[in-house]
Amino acid sequence: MPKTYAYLGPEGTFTEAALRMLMPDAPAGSLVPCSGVDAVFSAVRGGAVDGGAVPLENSVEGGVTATIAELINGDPLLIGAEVAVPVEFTLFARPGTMLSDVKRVATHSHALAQCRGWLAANLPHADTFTVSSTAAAAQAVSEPGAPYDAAISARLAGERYGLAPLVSGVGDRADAATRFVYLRRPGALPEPTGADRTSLVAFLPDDHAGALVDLLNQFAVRGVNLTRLESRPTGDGLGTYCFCIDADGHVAEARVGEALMGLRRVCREVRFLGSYPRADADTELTPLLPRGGTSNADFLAAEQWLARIRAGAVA
Ligand SMILES: O=C(O)C(=O)Cc1ccccc1
Repeated sequence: MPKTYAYLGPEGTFTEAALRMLMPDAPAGSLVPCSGVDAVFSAVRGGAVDGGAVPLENSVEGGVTATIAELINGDPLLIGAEVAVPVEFTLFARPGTMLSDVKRVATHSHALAQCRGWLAANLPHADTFTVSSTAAAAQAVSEPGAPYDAAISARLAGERYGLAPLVSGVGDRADAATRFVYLRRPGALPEPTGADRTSLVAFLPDDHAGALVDLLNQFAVRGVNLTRLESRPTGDGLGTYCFCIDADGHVAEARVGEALMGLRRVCREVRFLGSYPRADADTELTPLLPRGGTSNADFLAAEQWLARIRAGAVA
């Protein structure tokens, strides 16, 4: 059976563009639009599709709460791949609409957060509305009796729903990018590539001084670089948090594996979210080489030394 992939729909979302980058060979008809991030997770968890794409974080607005909540809770899924997509926002309306006619603007909450400055300067009296995606906003604007005058979306979405571009580049930061992840059910991990990322959620055992330092030390002492640390409420009452962590490296590498074992010892629970190739593997700025004493060979040599001295040797 041909594989199918869910994404945050409808057609024309940034997530669809990301999924097409992640699955360049996916045949037409294999991409399944879903009405929300939760619906993508359900489709993957329930086996209705082979995998799915969701937005995870944005360089301006930070984490996508709906995605992070689903990663933390419910049946665990694994991240199988990631892609970072530059996002450019365009204000679209029904053909014939003038900018001065725009009183009600709809878009996704993350898009709104990234266009606030432009809206305040150019449409200060317009009301804004958040909907499930930028393409859902464009679709809504295109329908007869639409409750909105304009949508902020990707160029593709505006065109897909027969709208006219009013203003392009309405984002406040031209360099904004969003990181999307490909979700899959648990199963064999991709082989290490030498430039991988490992994602996990760590739940502390109790509230004590230095608990977060204990957690971070598991990575620090093994030379594992962290690329993201985000605290999220567990839902078990005020002041109870878990930590969403992205680290350089693959769990098959000794230093990452040892750091995860250390975490497992000092945490109440560790939810492993996968090891997968980094989207920015070719970026020279990112330190991909382990620090001295933390390479796989260093860990192996130390393990063999321990075995020798345990057996009575002196070195
Ligand atoms: O609504 C979309 O098109 C999405 O894919 C979610 C989103 C919204 C804003 C920036 C990046 C992704």
